Amino acid sequence: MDIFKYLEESDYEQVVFCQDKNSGLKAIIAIHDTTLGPALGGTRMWTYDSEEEAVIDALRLSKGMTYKNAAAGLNLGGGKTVIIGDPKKDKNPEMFRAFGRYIQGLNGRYITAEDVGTTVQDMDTIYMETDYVTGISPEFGSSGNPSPATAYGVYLGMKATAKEAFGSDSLEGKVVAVQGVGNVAYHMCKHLHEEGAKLIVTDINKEAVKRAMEDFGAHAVDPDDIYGVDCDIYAPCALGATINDDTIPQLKAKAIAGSANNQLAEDRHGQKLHELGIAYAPDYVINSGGVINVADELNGYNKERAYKQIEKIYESLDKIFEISKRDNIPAHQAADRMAEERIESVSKSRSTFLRNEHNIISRRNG
Ligand SMILES: NC(=O)C1=CN([C@@H]2O[C@H](COP(=O)(O)OP(=O)(O)OC[C@H]3O[C@@H](n4cnc5c(N)ncnc54)[C@H](O)[C@@H]3O)[C@@H](O)[C@H]2O)C=CC1
Ligand SMILES: CC(C)CC(=O)C(=O)O
Repeated sequence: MDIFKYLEESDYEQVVFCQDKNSGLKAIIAIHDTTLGPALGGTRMWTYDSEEEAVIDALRLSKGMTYKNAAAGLNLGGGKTVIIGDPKKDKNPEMFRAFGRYIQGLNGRYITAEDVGTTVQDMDTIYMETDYVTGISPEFGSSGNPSPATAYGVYLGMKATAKEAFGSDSLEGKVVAVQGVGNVAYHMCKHLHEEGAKLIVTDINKEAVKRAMEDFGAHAVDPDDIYGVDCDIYAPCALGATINDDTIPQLKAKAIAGSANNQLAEDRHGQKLHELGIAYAPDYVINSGGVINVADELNGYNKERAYKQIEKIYESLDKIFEISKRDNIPAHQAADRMAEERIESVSKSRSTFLRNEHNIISRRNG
């Protein structure tokens, strides 16, 4: 992999490789951009096929966080970590303590939280070593697991997307095909079920499927069959890149709204959805509820305040669909434009010299 060429293309700030032989920690912290503030983004633990695949995932996810945090109106930059390993077999407390020390070493440039494969308990372990961690237990005055907040945002965003696709934001009677019924999608399905939507679900984890069938009367299909099922809305809630050359021709849905990060395999797939008239809720906008919730901890967590901000996801998507129609551009491009304008306006503001203990004037005066 030509790493510096890759970093240069999207102007990444920093990549940190973290290794601890004792605990087996192999992690990559990627910081994409800190124009708006410290980089906040979760830690994913996953069994990657190669180290290169892990590095690329960390980089792509951290860039997504830059756009997510900017579009959500947060004064935070974008970063993300991946830990290489099987979260079911390879975890130990020493691993998360060692990782916490690496985060502390970044002195606040990166703040972490949960993602796929990590839990509140893991964040509590990191908290033993550093304050730069969110999504820790409510006992510490914190917001806990971000998944219900993410799910609430995805549910509201799905309503806004339904309004765009069907002319009404009611989900009653709508058939929603859900790919991956893990932490976020379980809570999302609860909202959908309560509103009277019909659920078709799939997951590689049979227990997760069983729970959705029992709790929400969901109908189950095999993982490869989810794209082609007869449905109104496709909700990708597992991993990324599921909107691609193979899957788009199979889709019967008129709307796509789900929690997964990096849903489009490539930007041109967003263009294709636009041409086909499929309403697509840009992933980093619709799934920003979790980061909004954990970011609120930085001001002393207040659930009511955080959830009010999550509710703005509906309006943001309204605005994105409006720009998309007005300028005849795909929704993901309209979202990118919104995020980039915010970052650019801050980066262009005057950078006045401020004295601090490290700079030349301070050293000179002792
Ligand atoms: N947890 C959160 O608050 C947030 C999560 N996200 C994103 O949402 C997605 C889901 O996150 P979580 O629910 O936290 O993760 P999770 O690990 O609890 O759920 C993912 C589910 O997808 C299933 N899965 C994996 N590959 C699959 C495949 N090929 N076909 C069908 N099912 C498959 C897994 O078995 C698991 O049940 C991820 O992309 C994550 O990055 C985004 C924002 C916040
Ligand atoms: C899980 C969130 C709290 C942060 C994050 O990493 C994300 O939104 O993808």
